[in-house]
Amino acid sequence: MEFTKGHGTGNDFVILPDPDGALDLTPGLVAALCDRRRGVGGDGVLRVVRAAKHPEGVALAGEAEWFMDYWNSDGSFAEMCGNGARVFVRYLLETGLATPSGAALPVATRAGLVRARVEGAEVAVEMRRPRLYDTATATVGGFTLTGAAVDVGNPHLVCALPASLELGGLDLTRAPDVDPSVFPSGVNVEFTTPGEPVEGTDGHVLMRVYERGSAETLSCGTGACAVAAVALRDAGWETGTMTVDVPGGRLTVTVTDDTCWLSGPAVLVATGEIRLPALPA
Ligand SMILES: N[C@@H](CCC[C@H](N)C(=O)O)C(=O)O
Repeated sequence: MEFTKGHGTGNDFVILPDPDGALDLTPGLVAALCDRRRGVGGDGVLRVVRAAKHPEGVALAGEAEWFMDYWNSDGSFAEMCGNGARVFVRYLLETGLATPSGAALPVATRAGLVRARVEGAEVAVEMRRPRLYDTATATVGGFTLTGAAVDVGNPHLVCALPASLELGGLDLTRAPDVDPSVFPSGVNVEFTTPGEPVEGTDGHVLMRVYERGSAETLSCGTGACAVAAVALRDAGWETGTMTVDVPGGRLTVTVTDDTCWLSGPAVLVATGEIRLPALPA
């Protein structure tokens, strides 16, 4: 089985080309591929399948040729992955599965259609506008923090740290405790602290994330969108552009009246052959 490895600000993925949807991708196989010692290693898997050939993509087949079948490293799947979508588009273009054009490239996802533009080393994807819908708490390392529940296609809880807590000091080796009645399907939890002003954007936030299904990662694109939306709300603005620094690098998020653009580097680093029988059972 052929694979490519790619990442967006350190959020890394095993990319599996499967145009006709012939691959029997199971939670066990995804977890084995993502195993960092016995597999290829990754925060998740991106299966590249024609929208017409995937049951969850077929409804969008008239609008997008390709469906991003995203799975978390524990074998669960998610509605959306912002960095995944950016890396997916880089893969489509570098392999010739899609042709660069002046128009934005549509990609089908479980959360609907996203559109991408490539700007040199950066890939930007346009997703739905984040929706702030509730408040909830997360408990980490004995501290309970109140934050905003945000829907970016997938669920997020954004908690700003008080000045007494340092972002780098948080123990994210285990999942923060959250109220399962607010997040019945689990949640990605972002912790934030303000950054110094960055020229060209309206604000700057630093974040770390504990992802549903993948533990702490170096970056989360939908998480950055959720964080930007909360920062804009807190500043009293409806729209704007925020710089969001993650442990793996820098993302830029522009929230408009209807949508949200996520922009940052997306890189393919290797291509190879997987020896299926050698993967952990
Ligand atoms: N890292 C991703 C989000 C991946 C999905 C998430 N773990 C979930 O289960 O919702 C991103 O870049 O958005």
